[in-house]
Amino acid sequence: NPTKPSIQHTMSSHVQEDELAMSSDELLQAQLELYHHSFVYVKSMALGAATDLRIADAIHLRGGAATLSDLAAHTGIHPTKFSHLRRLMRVLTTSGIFSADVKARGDTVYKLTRVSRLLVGAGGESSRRRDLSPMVGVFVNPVAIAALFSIREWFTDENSAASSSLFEMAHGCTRWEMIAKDAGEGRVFNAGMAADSCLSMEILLKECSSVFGSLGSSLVDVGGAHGTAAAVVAKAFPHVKCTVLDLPRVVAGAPAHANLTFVPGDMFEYIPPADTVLLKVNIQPA
Ligand SMILES: C[S@@+](CC[C@H](N)C(=O)[O-])C[C@H]1O[C@@H](n2cnc3c(N)ncnc32)[C@H](O)[C@@H]1O
Repeated sequence: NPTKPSIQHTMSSHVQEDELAMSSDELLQAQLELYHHSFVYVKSMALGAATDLRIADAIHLRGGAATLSDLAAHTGIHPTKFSHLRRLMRVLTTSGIFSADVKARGDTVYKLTRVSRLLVGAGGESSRRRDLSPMVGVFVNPVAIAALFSIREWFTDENSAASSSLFEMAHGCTRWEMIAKDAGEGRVFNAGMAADSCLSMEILLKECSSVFGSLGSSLVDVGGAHGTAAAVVAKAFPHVKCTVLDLPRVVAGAPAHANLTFVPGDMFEYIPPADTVLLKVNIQPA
């Protein structure tokens, strides 16, 4: 009888309802958590905005402590947005990117944390070498984020080639092809990679010096972009002949380095021979 539910169907409905049962407290807590997860991108967007507005520089240039008025003056925000700057700083302080001290008169003073120390580009050479702001620009990037909206299609679409990446599915080209077409994207990406290499190589040389003792007399940095990592090796170990292999259009835009040889090419076709091969962050984005 099609109008009468089968015993099996009735039982499975009961089982499912039991599984979904929650008290009012649990429902409210679950709702809160769900909304929290849905809005988590606000933290990353706030970080992107703080990086673009150079808020870490504003704090650093004021001796490590700045009021909201200081930040407003430094960033040049429109006066009507003052209270919104306070809200932005609230997101950033609850995320641990900045810290906030409330003074006796009720003024809030913002300070750097270990995270935002890596967003300082103003001041001396040492802070500039650790400035990862350009890398935030690579991560919190409309092109990279837009690709993530295609996750469901990427998993389910029959027309999506098995080998194509999420990025290709979303944009119809690889990230490298997009960078080749769009000079602005290329600048953002290469600046990010250079910033990452400055910081990482400083730590590698300091903490893993034994690895560099056995480099031999030559090194090739495969996918070495503009040669930032290889330049650090060449400076620290002048006897090592350093070569950088990257795609022709990347090599064409690389600044001249006296101690580096650039080879344009495709790593899947040819890698210049060397005693040591360096592969740093050779990931396929998204
Ligand atoms: C994620 S970046 C890493 C850059 C650098 N190793 C670093 O850590 O800063 C990857 C690099 O690989 C290069 N690349 C991608 N495909 C390549 C290929 N087939 N042959 C050579 N280089 C390639 C890109 O142009 C880019 O510079």
